[in-house]
Amino acid sequence: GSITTVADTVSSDKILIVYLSRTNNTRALAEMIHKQVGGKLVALELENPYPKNYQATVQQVAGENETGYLPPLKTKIDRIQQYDVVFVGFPTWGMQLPPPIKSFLRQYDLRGKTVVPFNSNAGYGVGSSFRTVAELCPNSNMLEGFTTRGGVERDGQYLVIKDEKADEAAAAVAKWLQKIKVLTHTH
Ligand SMILES: Cc1cc2nc3c(=O)[nH]c(=O)nc-3n(C[C@H](O)[C@H](O)[C@H](O)COP(=O)(O)O)c2cc1C
Repeated sequence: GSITTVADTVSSDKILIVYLSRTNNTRALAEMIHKQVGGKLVALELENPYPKNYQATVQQVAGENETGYLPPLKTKIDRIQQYDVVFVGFPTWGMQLPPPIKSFLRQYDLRGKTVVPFNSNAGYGVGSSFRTVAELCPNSNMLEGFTTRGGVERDGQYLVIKDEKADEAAAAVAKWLQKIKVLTHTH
């Protein structure tokens, strides 16, 4: 999968922003992107939510990554073919793409669409997650992703992208959207 930067002017109604978030950092980024480009904002929910407990979740995710298990999604996207640009947001989990995002990318055909990943993490980066997005949608045009530091749930640090951190993140998001030239017009 390749990462290219192209100028693309799209109508807001052709933009979908899908995200997974447990402690709302990635959600904060999704809302910033939504505020700047419009479109449909969708939080991915699971048929069987992960445990509340952090360590139990880490264990479960490790097992799912090992077996390639794709957790079923409760969220259904209506007529995915109406969208030209799909932003896909997620935290880094175990230095990988979270299993529910693999479920999403397996379930929906994004061929021919522009796919734009964004991420929050505890400070260790995106790991293999952006690469896995590219691998799971080989026939999409994947643009350069956005990543920023979120919380550290392990240490009881939950929503971090708020107050002045949210202002900083919004500015960084705006700069990134300009760089990848996802320009919108509203009619
Ligand atoms: C199961 C699990 C595994 C995680 N693994 C990593 C990791 O490998 N590297 C990292 O930097 N952060 C890791 N984190 C921390 C999250 O990526 C970070 O807190 C992120 O901002 C959470 O996003 P959210 O608030 O949208 O859920 C992990 C969090 C969870 C719950």
